[in-house]
Amino acid sequence: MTLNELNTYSPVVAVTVLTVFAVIAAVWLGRYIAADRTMKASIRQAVKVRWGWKRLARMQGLSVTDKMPTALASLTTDGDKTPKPRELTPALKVKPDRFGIVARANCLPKVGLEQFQKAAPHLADAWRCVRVSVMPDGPGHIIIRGVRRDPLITPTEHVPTGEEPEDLATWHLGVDDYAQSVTVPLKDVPGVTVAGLPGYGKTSLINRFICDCAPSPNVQFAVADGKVSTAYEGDYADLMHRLFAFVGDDLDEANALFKRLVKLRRGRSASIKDVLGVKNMWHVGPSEKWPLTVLILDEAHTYFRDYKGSDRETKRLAALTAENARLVEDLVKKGRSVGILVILATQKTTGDAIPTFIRDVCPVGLSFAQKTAEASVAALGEAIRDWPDANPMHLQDPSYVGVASMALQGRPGFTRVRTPYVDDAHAAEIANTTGHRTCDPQILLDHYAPARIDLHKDDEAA
Ligand SMILES: Nc1ncnc2c1ncn2[C@@H]1O[C@H](COP(=O)(O)OP(=O)(O)OP(=O)(O)O)[C@@H](O)[C@H]1O
Repeated sequence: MTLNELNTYSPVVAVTVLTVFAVIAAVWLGRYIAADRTMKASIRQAVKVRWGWKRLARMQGLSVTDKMPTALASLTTDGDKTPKPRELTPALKVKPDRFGIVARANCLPKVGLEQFQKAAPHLADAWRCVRVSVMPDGPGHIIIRGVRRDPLITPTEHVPTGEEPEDLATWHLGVDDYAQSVTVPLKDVPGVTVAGLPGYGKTSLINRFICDCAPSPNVQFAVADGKVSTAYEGDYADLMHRLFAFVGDDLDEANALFKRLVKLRRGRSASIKDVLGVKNMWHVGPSEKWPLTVLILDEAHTYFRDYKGSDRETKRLAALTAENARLVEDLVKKGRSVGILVILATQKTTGDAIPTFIRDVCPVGLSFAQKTAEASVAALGEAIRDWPDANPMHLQDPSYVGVASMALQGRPGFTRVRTPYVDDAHAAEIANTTGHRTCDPQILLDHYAPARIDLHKDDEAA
């Protein structure tokens, strides 16, 4: 191609390049105009981060000098001069989201995860973020999360979709301090404890779980709410249509419910192999004929209270609460493989509120705000003392209503989670529209495996 021919094509190339840039700019502008205020701020932040990156990276020591000239530099440099060394900075791709930005970078020799993590507080200052985290993103790559707004003190609301959840084995709790989604795998989990001072979001957390699962016929709920006396008062009144059983603070009624569920547990244990062909329900997952059965004990301490006194009625109540503890222990210790999950919510998880032989076998524990260090330890274990930042004692502020601390599988230490609020009206609507999914799991068991369980015989006989 001659120089003249090249000259003829250059306007076409220039127009094409300009058009491509104009289209990209128009798409970005369109996105910016369509975005709400929060998102607009994040888009502006992402642009600033990207534009200032080279300079900032050099100032933070996140660059390397490459003294070895490239082949092109060697060829184009005059013979008596040496090519200039190149200053390399990691390539950065930035995406905005509601809380700030997510940036992906590649590592360079001597600029890796460790160097980025060291620079994180300075990046946070330069990017006007409240927090910046750096995590590996596959070999040779890292992911940087910068949050402009603190996700923990930003209340969120969850509107249940009313659609069947794809996966019943995963409980979506909320977001962590970097606005990353936090989930708990429920597969093979027999018990969950939820602790926290009154009014900090225990019930709302459980509400969300019920509302999200309710559209599926593969899960059934029973509730014992120690805060109320009748089914039509209190936090679960709106959900009544979707519960196959409900009891209030009456100890006899609660005792009868726990016995009923232990009977179910034993019936399931005896027939699981015949009905499902496996010994562990989680190997095939919950189904309509063998639904995950969730027992929720709100204000759980009501049912385990230690009654002290020598009169007849007090002695009777003391015997009843002791039996309640044994029955719930049975469900937590032996219910996992047959698809029974127990969720215990209470203000304190000290031994006087939930017997330690029940609490200590629940592998998942969350705690909303706590008043004392002892209460935090009772809720989350001794290890919380080593992670003072995540101690739920520091969540005693109205801005932390709905924030819980918990240990998560695969993450060191403790994670603080902002759980969303579920409006009572939405919960009521879900319960009304999914009420037809409610079915007593005992009826299903009797149908698929006629029961031969005698509660007076011990387990081995079952
Ligand atoms: N996740 C949340 N985000 C924002 N506000 C919340 C959240 N959860 C609860 N709240 C607010 O706190 C109030 C009390 O919440 P909730 O009933 O869940 O607390 P609780 O810990 O169960 O209290 P109690 O022990 O008295 O039952 C709610 O009415 C709501 O106004």
